[in-house]
Amino acid sequence: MIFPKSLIEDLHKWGCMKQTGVSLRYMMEFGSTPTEKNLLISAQFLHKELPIRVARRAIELETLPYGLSEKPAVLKVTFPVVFLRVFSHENLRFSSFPRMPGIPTSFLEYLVPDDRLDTYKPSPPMSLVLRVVRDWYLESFRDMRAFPEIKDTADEKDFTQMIKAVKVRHNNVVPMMALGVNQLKKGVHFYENLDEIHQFLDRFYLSRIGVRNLIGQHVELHNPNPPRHCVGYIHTKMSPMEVARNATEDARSICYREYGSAPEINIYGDPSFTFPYVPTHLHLMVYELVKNSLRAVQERYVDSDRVAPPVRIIVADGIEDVTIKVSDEGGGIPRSGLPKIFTYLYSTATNPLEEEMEFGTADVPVIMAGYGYGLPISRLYARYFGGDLQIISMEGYGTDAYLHLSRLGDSQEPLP
Ligand SMILES: Nc1ncnc2c1ncn2[C@@H]1O[C@H](COP(=O)(O)OP(=O)(O)OP(=O)(O)O)[C@@H](O)[C@H]1O
Repeated sequence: MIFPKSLIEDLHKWGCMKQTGVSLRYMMEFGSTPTEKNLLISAQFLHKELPIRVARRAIELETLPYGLSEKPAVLKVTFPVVFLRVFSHENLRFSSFPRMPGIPTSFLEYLVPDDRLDTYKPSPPMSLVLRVVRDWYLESFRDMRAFPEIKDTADEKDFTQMIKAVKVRHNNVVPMMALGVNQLKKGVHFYENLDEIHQFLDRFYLSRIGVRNLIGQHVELHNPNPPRHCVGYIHTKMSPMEVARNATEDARSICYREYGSAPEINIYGDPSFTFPYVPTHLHLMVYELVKNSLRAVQERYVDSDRVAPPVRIIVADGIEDVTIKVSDEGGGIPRSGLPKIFTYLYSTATNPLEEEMEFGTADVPVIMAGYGYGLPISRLYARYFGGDLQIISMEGYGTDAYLHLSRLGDSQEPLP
C-alpha cells in the first residue's frame, strides 16, 4: 500500500512524542464512574496517546536491520489453497490465514502449496510480513490522525467505533509475526541476531498489549450492564484461585485431547482471597504455565507404570505481590536450555508451522505446545501491570514457575 508523504512525515513527528502510561489502579478508579464526561476525557486522552504509540511501532517496523533485505522468493501459485492455522494468543484459538481480514491477496502465494507437497513453503519472508504488519500500523495511524478533535458525546461514540475497528485490524499480528520469525529462523543470521530480535519482539508485543488494553478498557466502559465488580476489563474482586481453576481445566482438556490422559492438579490457597486484576490476563498466564507442566509430566510418565505426580499450584497473597507458583515433577529444563526458554519460537515441541507441511488441512482446533510463545508472552502480560515471571528448574526432577502479580496495581505501564 502506498501512503502519502505527508502521512509519513506526520508519523515521524508523532513517533518522537512522549508516551503516557497509566496504572491499573488509575484505570479502575477512573472507570468506576463511566459518566459521559469521563468517557469524553478518556476518548480525548486516547485520541492523543494511541497515535503516539502506534507511530513508534510503525517506525520501528520500518527500520529493522536483521537480514530483512532478502527478497521474497517467487513461488508458483496453485490451488487448492491449504489453510494455514496459527495460534492466536489473544483468543486462544486457531485462525486460518486466507480468512484473515487485511491480508493482501499477493500474500496468499506463500500459503499455498506447489504441485507437490514437499515444495510447500508455509512461511512468508520476514520482509514481507513486516511490510504487511507495518501497513496495518500505518492505516491505524492514518485513521486516528484523521479523526477530528473530540468535543462531545456524539464524537466520542464515533471515536469508540473507530478504535474498535483498529483493534480488529490488528487481531492477527501475533501469528503473522510468528510466521515471519519462523522463516527468519531458517536464515543464517538468526542466531547471531537472536538478542536483538528478541528485544524487538518484546518491545513490540508489550506495546501491543498496552494499546489493546487501553482500547479494550475504553470500549468495555460503554457496556450498559457490566458484570458485578467489573470496571471494564478489570475485576475489582478477582479470585486468583478461581481463575487458576478455570485455566487449569482448559489446560487439562487440551492435554486429554493430545495424550488421552492428564495429570491431576492441586491448587492451594485462600479461596476467599480477592484483589483487583484483569482475569483474562491471569487466565492466559496460568493456562500457559500449566500447559507446559502438564506436557512435561505427561511426557516423562508416558511409558511408565507409575502414576504421574500432580502439578501443584500455590497462590500466596503477600502485601506487595500476589504470587502464583506452578510446580511440576516433569524432569525440569537443562541449565543450558534455560537462557532460551523466554525467546520467541524456542520450543522443544514439534513446530506446528512445520507440521502443516505434512498434514495439510488437518482440522485441529488447539494444540498443546510448539510455537515457543507461551513463556515470553506470559512474562510480558505479567510485566505489563508491574509483575514478573521466573522459571526455576531442577534438571532430573521438575520445574517451578513463579508468577508475581503486583497487588497494589499502582505501577505505570512499561512503555517501550
Ligand atoms: N514446566 C516445564 N517443564 C519442562 N520444560 C519446560 C517447562 N516449561 C517450559 N519448558 C520448556 O520451554 C520451552 C518453551 O516454552 P513455551 O511455553 O515458551 O513454548 P511451548 O510450550 O513450546 O509452545 P507454546 O506455548 O507457544 O505453544 C518448551 O518447549 C519446553 O522445552
